[in-house]
Amino acid sequence: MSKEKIEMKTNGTYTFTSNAAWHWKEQFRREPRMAAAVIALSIIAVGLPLLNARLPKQVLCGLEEHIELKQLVQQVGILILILAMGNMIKSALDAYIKRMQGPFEDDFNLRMLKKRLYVDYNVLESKKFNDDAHAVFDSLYRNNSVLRDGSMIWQRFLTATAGLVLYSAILIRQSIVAVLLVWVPALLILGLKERAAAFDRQLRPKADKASRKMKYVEECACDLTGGKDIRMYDLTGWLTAIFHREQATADGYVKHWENGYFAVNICDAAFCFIRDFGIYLYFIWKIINGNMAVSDFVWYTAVAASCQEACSALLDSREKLGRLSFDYSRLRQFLYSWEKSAFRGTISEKDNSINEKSETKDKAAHKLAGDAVEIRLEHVGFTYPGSTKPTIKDINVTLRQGERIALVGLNGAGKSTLVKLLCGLYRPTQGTIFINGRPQEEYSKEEYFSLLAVVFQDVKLLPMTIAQNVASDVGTHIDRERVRECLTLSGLWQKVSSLPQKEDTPLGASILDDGIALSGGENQKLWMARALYKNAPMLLLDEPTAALDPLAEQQIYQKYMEMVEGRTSVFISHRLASTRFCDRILLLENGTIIEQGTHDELICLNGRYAQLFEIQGKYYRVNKDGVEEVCA
Ligand SMILES: Nc1ncnc2c1ncn2[C@@H]1O[C@H](COP(=O)(O)OP(=O)(O)OP(=O)(O)O)[C@@H](O)[C@H]1O
Repeated sequence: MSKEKIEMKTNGTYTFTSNAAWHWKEQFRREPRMAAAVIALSIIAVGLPLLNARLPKQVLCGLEEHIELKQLVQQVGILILILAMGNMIKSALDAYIKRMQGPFEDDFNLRMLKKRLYVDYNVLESKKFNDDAHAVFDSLYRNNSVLRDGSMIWQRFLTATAGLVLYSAILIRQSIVAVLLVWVPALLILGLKERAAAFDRQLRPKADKASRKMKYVEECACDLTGGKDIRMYDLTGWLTAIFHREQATADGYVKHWENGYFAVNICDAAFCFIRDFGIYLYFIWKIINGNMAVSDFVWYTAVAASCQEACSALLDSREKLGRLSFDYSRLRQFLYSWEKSAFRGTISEKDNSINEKSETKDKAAHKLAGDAVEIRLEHVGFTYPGSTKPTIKDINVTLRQGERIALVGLNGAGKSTLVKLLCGLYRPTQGTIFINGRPQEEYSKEEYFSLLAVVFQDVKLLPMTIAQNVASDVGTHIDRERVRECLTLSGLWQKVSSLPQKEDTPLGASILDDGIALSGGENQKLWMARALYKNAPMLLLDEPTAALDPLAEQQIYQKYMEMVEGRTSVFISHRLASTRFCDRILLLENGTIIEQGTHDELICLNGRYAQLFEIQGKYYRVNKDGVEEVCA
C-alpha cells in the first residue's frame, strides 16, 4: 500500500497535519530555500511591530529620564534604521516567496494534465474521473489559485502564531487580564469558524455537481461538432436554461456557506470591539490609579494592538488553511488515485516524462512489429460501467496470424466495443484475451499499443503537419518516403501533393494561422495512412470507408490486400459485399458471434448473414472488380 493511501483517512480525505506536511514536502522538493524564507519572513514580521511600538516608548522614556538630546536622537535613529532595513528585507522575502509560487503552481498544472493524458482510456471515459478532475480544478482556481497562495497563507499563519505567543508573553508581564481579553474571544471565534468551515465542506460537493454541469454546457458551446446541431435544431435556449439553472443552484450553495462565514465575521467584529475597548479601559484605569507610567501605557497598548492583530490574522489564516487543506485533500486524492493501469505497471509520474522526441517512440513502436499476431478470445464478456446488461457476451474465437477478419453486424451489435477490447482500451469484465498466447494484462501499455494500428470511427487529428499526423510524431525521425507511400496507398497523396507545402502543410484551421481543414473523407484517408505508417502486426479498421466516396472506397478495397499484407487484420463494415475479400467473416448480434465463415460459406448456410446480404443486395450490386455499388 502506498504511503499516500496510508495517510488517507477512511472517509477518503487527508488530515490537516498530513496536508501541511505534504505542502512543505512538495515545496521543499521544488525550492529547498522556501521554508527558510518563510521562517525568516515570519520572524521579521513578528519583530517589526514590536520595534514600531518601542519607538514612542523610547522617546517618552528619554524625555521622562531627561537624557541628552544627542543620545536620544542616536537611539531613535538606530531604531528607525533597523525598522527601515527590516521592512526592506521583509519586502524582498515577500517578493521571493510570491515569485516562487508560480513554478510551484505550474508544476501541479502539468501533473494534472499528465494525469488526464496518461490514465487508461476507460478511466478517462468514466463519470467519476471527470467529476473528480472538475472538482479539483474548481477547488484550486475558484478564487485565486490555492497553489499560488499556499505558502503565503502558511507564512501568515506562522507569523500570527509566533506574534500572538510573543506579544502575549510581553502583555502577561503587565497584566493577565489583558491577555485573557485577547484570548477568550479568539477561542470563541475559532470555534464558530470551525463550524462555518464544516458547513462549507458539506455543501461544496453539491455546488461542484452544479458547476460540472455548467462546464459541460460551456464545452458544448465551443464544440464544433455539436455546434451545427445546436444551431440547426435551435437548442441554444435549452442549453442556456440549463446553464442558468445550474448557476442559480451553485450560487445558492455558495451563498449558504458564505452566509455562515459572514455571521462569524459579524461576531468577530463585535468581540473585537469588546476586546479593544476592554483593554483600553483597563489600562486607563491602571494609569488613573498610578499603576502604570505613560510610556508603559503607550508601549503596552501598542503591544496589545499587535496582539489583537496577530489574533485576527491567526483566525483568518487558520480558516484559509482549513480551506487549503480541503482543496489539497481533493488534489492529492486525484493525483494518487486512478494509479492502477489495466496494463502491467502503474501510471506513475516517472512514466509521464515530457517526451517530444521520436527516438524512444520509434524504438518502442517497432520493437514488436514484424510478425503478425494471433489473438485468442476465451469466454470474453464486457459490461459497461453502470450498465446492467453485458454488451459483449462470452465470445470464444481465435484470429489466426495474418488472417483477414471482417466483423459485421447491425447497429449496436457490439462491434466497436469489441474493437476497443482488442485494443486494450477496455478490459473484458469476463474472460481473457491472449495475444500470441500471452494474456493481455501481462503486456505493458507501450508493448501492447505497439502491436496495433487502429482506425477508429471518430478520430481527432492534431494541429501538426500532415507528415507529423501520419507519423504521429513531432520529432525529426519521420520517414518521409514512407509517409508519401502511405498517403498514396490511402488515396490522399494526390490532394497533398497539390498543396504548396505538401506533407508539411499544417492541419487545424481553428488553431493554427496557416492550418488547413480536410473534408470528412480526406480525414479518413489520413487516418488510414497513419495506421499504415505504424506498420504494426495487427490492423483494426472500424468502418474506415464510411466517409469515402465510391471511387475512394473502391480504391481502398482494391489495395486492401497490399495494405494488410503480413498482418492480422480486423475490418468492420456495414457493406457486406465489401467483406468478400476477407478470409473469415464474423457476424455479431447482441454481443455474440452468431455465424462465422467465408462469404460463400455463410451464403450457403442461408442464415442471418445470407438474409442481411440479400436485403442489401437489393440496393447494391457488385461490379466486375468485386466491389459494391449502389443500384441505379
Ligand atoms: N460508453 C458507453 N457506455 C455505455 N454503453 C455503451 C457505451 N458505448 C456503447 N454502449 C452500448 O453498447 C452497445 C454496442 O455499441 P457499439 O458501439 O459497440 O456497437 P456497434 O456494433 O459498433 O454499432 P454501430 O454499427 O452503430 O457502430 C450500444 O447499444 C450501446 O448502448
